[in-house]
Amino acid sequence: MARILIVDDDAAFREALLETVTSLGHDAEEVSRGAQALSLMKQDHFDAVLLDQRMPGVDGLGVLKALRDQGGAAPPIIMLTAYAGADNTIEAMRLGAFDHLAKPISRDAVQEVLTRALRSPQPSTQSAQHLPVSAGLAGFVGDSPAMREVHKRIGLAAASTMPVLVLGETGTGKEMVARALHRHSDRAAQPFIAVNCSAIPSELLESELFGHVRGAFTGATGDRPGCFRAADGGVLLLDEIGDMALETQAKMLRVLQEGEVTPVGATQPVRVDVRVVAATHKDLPAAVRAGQFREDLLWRLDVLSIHMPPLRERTADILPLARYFLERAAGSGQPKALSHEAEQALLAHRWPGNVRELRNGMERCQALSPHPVIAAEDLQLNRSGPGPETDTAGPLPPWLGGTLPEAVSRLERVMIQRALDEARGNRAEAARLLGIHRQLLYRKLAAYGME
Ligand SMILES: Nc1ncnc2c1ncn2[C@@H]1O[C@H](COP(=O)(O)OP(=O)(O)OP(=O)(O)O)[C@@H](O)[C@H]1O
Repeated sequence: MARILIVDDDAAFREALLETVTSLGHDAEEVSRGAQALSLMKQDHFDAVLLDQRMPGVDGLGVLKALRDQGGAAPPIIMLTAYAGADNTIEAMRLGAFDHLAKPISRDAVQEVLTRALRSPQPSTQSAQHLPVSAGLAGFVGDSPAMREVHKRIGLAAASTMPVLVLGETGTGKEMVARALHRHSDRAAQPFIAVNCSAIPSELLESELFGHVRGAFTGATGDRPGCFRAADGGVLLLDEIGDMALETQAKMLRVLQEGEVTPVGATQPVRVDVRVVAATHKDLPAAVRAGQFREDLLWRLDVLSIHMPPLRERTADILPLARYFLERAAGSGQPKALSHEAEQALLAHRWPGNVRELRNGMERCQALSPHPVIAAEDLQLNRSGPGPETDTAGPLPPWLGGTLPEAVSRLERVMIQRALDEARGNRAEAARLLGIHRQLLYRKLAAYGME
């Protein structure tokens, strides 16, 4: 028999929980306010706490923070909420909650979580004083069970300083995870830098990462700090790390071990304090077996891993994401609605390109579909690639209607907007992604009133 504290301002819910906990053979105490819980926990010992998140006065997160600030051992705290979102889940786990459950909660779920909590109590003595209140995570959409687990892992990772490895197919949201981790960590006020290791030729990657000194190689006309020093104090995302050359991997390993970088052409290393998040869609153990990835680097990186499930394995997220992307693409205008058939088609699709594919499809529909309600055929989900676009035998899809210049300008606007989003507003990068000169992009932005 364990002693359990129940904290909830909803009397009916509290009573029901009390009954469940008692029927499971435990001794339970109940209070309705966070402040009462804190003072009771000072006087009395509890083996676990079931804590509501939203309460008047000191809320659930407030209780967690106060316990951290007091220091000393705290019992495992299970947060309960009717409003489970990415933000509060990550924040609760970061502050040391044992688990975060969405209401309503079945008797089985209470039993299961208490069994786990009582088996492995997690007294945490870490002080939260250095942890700032994190910024909101607008845009992290989806609360399927699989994504709830991801939010919890992000929260756990945000509370530590170890490297994080984010695994998952292309377009599942690995970079979003890295950004969420940064925003919820105590490095939120410091830089977040992302490098795509597969997009940069390997001979340039070392200079990009570690910097170089003037004259290090032909064309090195000045010193360059490199991404590690640019991210000093903050977080560095090494995207597609599975594509990094073996030689660069050896240098990466040294940086992680020593906490210092040696710029190309320099003799003296420079100390850096960078939290590394590595991401890849590759099977790294298989790459190790094939001799393409260093085993010791994998060991260093794979301390805390977060697996992003493919979209087809979290169908509950598909429609909320689709509506979100339509709204975002509509800006201040009216977002298009999805017909029932379109919704069914979205749910049945395999999504090889995951969330990115869904985003691109919704942006295209919002911009190009001629109807206020999107029909299943507007989605063009049976297209596997650019091939069928060139099929001239059938009738033209509606968005190709009108004159050729009209259709071309619709397409240009969508592609330019997508490149700008991808480049986070950096026009030079957007021009590079589009494969056109920067000057030409500026002219098009002006012509389309997209400045
Ligand atoms: N849960 C989500 N909510 C809202 N937008 C999302 C979500 N997941 C992914 N996205 C969006 O989908 C696109 C792809 O996400 P992201 O770049 O993070 O994927 P990735 O796994 O890093 O892709 P790659 O492997 O190709 O680098 C981005 O525009 C991102 O904003």
